[in-house]
Amino acid sequence: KANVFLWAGLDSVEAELEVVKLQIAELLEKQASLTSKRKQLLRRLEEPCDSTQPSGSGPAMTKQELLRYENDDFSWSTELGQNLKDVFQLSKFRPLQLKAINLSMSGKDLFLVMPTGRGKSLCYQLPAVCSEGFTLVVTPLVSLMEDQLMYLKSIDVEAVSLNASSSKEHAKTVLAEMTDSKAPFKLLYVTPEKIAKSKLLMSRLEKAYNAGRLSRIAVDEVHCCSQWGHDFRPGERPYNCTPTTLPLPPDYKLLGILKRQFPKVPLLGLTATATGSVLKDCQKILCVPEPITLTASFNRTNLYYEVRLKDSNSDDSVSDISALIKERYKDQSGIVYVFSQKDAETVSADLQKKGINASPYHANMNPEDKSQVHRKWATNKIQVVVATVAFGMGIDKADVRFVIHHTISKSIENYYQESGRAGRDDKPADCIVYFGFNDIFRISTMVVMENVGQQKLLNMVDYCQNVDRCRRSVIAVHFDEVWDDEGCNEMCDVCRHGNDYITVDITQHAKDVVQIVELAGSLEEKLTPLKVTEAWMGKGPAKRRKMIQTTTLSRLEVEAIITSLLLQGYLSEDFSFTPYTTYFYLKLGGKAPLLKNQSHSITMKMRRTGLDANTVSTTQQTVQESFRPADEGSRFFFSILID
Ligand SMILES: Nc1ncnc2c1ncn2[C@H]1C[C@H](O)[C@@H](COP(=O)(O)OP(=O)(O)OP(=O)(O)O)O1
Ligand SMILES: [Mg+2]
Ligand SMILES: [Zn+2]
Repeated sequence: KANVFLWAGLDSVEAELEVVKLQIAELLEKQASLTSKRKQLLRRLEEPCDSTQPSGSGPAMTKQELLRYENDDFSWSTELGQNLKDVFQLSKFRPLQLKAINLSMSGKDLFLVMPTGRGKSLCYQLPAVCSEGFTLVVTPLVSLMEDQLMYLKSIDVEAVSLNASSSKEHAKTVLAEMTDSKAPFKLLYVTPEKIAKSKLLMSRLEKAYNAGRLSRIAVDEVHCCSQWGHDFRPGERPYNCTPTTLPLPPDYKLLGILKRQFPKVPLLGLTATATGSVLKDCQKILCVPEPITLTASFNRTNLYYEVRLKDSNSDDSVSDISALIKERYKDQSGIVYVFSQKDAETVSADLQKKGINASPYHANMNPEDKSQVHRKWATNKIQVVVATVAFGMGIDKADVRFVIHHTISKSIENYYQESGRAGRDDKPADCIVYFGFNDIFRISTMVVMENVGQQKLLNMVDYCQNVDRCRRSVIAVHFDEVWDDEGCNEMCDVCRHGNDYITVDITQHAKDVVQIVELAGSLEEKLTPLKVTEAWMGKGPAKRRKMIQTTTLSRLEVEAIITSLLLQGYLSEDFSFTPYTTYFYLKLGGKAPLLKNQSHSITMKMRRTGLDANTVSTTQQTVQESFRPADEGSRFFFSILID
């Protein structure tokens, strides 16, 4: 008998130990996240120049000294401005372009890190046009080279290339012209192999250098120099297409010869993906003694980020979208991203019915129709494209004023890229995403096979659900950046409506939900998120209703709490495969046992106006209901912790 007693005691101690272990894990996780935050902030404080990222090393040029390079009182400034307008037909510089160009024109070696499509090429093309002699451009891909040559030809800038497919005659002419002071070309594009393998090219470069005709060296996609440049975790950056999909161009690591042979020629390394340690590596490989690193932030300050909630009971997001397009975006160009080809057809038809000039776009359309839609939209004959993510490549329309996501993206990186098609002209534009509970599981079953698919999706869900922090700062984490709330300028709904949020204690709710899932488990029953929602709202079989604690919270509130529990790890996903489809069930998460601990509490921040910001007046009531003190011993009391 005494033994039984001891066994029971042991069980209970073991259970408690399990809980303590979880608590320790939780605290360690928190410690890690805080430590990393502290590190990032300290790093920013110590930064000598104004990059927002860990720079490679560089001469300690102070912020003050660097500021000088934003001026336009250099001897070349007038010519720069003139050529920017006349040759490149651009009205003004983008952030960092002028500074980079002035530094390079001053003869400084420079690494320029800038997101894709922000205009790195101009930083060597324009100096090339304004300098004597020619600029040597090293590019990893012949196709990139050809694109640039075509573009330069269209604006009448002379440029030539040398690569494996160049004809003998062409190569001969180019090589001869390199030392000819009357040679017309301003840019010479080569692949790294040419530098590494062609002694003839090196000897001509040497001659050109001695004649003072080699004015600048640009190494595009400079991260290719470092093997670490290829070791990004998949998807760490949205535009790491080069590192993950291409083999390492091996000859990049031999490019150090350039700076060794031509030390007086300023070198400009360009990339969209490199971190501090990669740049340090590149610096060593390229033999650049003290480069200055300029890093443009991924922060798109002209974009307004907003999340709207889809009500599962009565999803009228399409009406909402059509109202936005007809009022706020009247006569303005935009994209509505949807989940599936079917959605593209139906949402587009719905918008057309409301008198909006919309067209669908998806992978299953024939190529002519696709390019016709693209063309008509690009020339403003169609106002809105209702598209799947197939609508992406080659979209470079400057005046997109809104990108609306009818369904959440599968990751923050995808969202950043898709929504980033708005406001390329640097004028204000809106990025709105409609966040629906059921969409989480639609996408989840789709990405279930991808390696870190679930985690990435949950990050996206967190972006939508979390009203604790500025939306930008949530995005920033994914680019290893820190964008503080001040940098937002109220250009996100959280910052703009900061006072409309309250933190509520959801511990008891969590216990109720966990009990429902636990009970199902003990009955060997699996519950989909919808079933859990219904059970908690008292819609299940009467027998079960008696065994659980149901709630009077609104549907949106119930969904928000379940989502939050999933994000925080009190619930987790449980997939089941049939030959035809994948099912998403909820099971207990790793943190569920913590709820057995009396002192454990969970909080969640939510909109004061209920969860539906779109209909303030009606939800005001809901909130009063749900936050009403528990007068008749109700267990559904949200205690307000912070006002
Ligand atoms: N100052 C500017 N004003 C307006 N448009 C500009 C400006 N500078 C560049 N652009 C345009 C030209 C191109 O259409 C577009 C992309 O430029 P580009 O130099 O090809 O990007 P990038 O080299 O930074 O991107 P990637 O990383 O993809 O190579 O930006
Ligand atoms: Mg480029
Ligand atoms: Zn913000």
